[in-house]
Amino acid sequence: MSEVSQTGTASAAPVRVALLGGGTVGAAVARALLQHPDRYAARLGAPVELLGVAVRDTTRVREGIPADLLTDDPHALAQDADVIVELMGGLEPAGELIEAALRRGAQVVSANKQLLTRRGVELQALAQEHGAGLHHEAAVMAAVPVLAVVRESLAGDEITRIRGIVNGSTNYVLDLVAREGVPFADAVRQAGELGYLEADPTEDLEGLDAAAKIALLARTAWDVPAPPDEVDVTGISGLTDADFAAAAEQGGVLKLVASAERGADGAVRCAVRPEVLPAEDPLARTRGGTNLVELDTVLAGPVTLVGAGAGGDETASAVLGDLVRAGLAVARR
Ligand SMILES: NC(=O)C1=CN([C@@H]2O[C@H](COP(=O)(O)OP(=O)(O)OC[C@H]3O[C@@H](n4cnc5c(N)ncnc54)[C@H](O)[C@@H]3O)[C@@H](O)[C@H]2O)C=CC1
Ligand SMILES: N[C@@H](CC=O)C(=O)O
Repeated sequence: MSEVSQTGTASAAPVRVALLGGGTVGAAVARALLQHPDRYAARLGAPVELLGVAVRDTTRVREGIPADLLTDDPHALAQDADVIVELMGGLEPAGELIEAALRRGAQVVSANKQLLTRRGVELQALAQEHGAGLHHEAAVMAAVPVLAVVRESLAGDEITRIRGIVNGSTNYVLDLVAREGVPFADAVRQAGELGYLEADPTEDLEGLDAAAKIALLARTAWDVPAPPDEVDVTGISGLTDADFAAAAEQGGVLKLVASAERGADGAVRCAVRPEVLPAEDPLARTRGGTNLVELDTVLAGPVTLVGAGAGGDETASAVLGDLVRAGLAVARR
């Protein structure tokens, strides 16, 4: 039987959360949970208990996170949690940790687009089979709730085409080089300092991160396999000063554009490539780490979503939204 706490929130058994990863995004999630316990208790109707934060280096000081919460053993941390929040990145050990959690009926939140685009269908099936949950809004366009809109809000409509800027770091780099004349390598370094780049920055620069995201969007929109390896990808690492100069001469703007379209034959084609866009195109006006996506639909016409596409706090917003959904599923049991 739950009691009413001082904050007026019904206090029930705590929702036990294991945070796997304490880097750019994980640290922002931990800080939010530790600094605003009443906010999450009120939304869940139960307190959140942060069991620990798994990191590679437990000796590094992480602002706002008590050292005694840090562990370098994600498997031990995850085994008794009601919710695991996977923010480590990479295919393994993230994959085996998520799989084990789903098999025992736990709720899982992940922002790991590379893993989800490769194993998302299998992992969702596993979640369903075991009465578990797999939530991954932050995996595409970080703070912008595009998966929820495609999956839920537009479920009664038909999406015909998706086109957008879905990678924050490369947009930041292209913007800085084109508008401020910053050398390409310096712009990449700055994107890293802002926490926008993947642990392996070639994922961003070679277009692989954007490819994973457009594949996830296509799968969500059309319920097709959309393997990331079938996306036609060109990144931005091959762009030269001459390419930027040529774009400016035409009055255009270089952008890394991701697109997905379903043809009359039902086949879905996804592409990621640099394009010179006319200055008045909404994608051309998308600045810094911002992402923008246009969803063309049969009934609603064009629907545009825009917002922060990378960064610790920005991505934490989407992760925490999923954590509330996951926590509610636990609290309802
Ligand atoms: N940084 C961003 O703007 C966004 C990141 N994401 C995704 O969120 C996830 C996390 O990204 P970031 O926080 O930027 O990465 P990060 O590299 O800053 O942090 C990764 C964390 O995981 C820990 N870790 C990795 N492998 C480990 C292991 N085997 N054992 C223990 N700890 C381990 C690291 O020590 C570190 O604390 C990735 O999947 C990324 O693609 C998604 C949207 C935006
Ligand atoms: N590296 C990614 C981070 C968010 O997904 C990006 O630059 O968009």
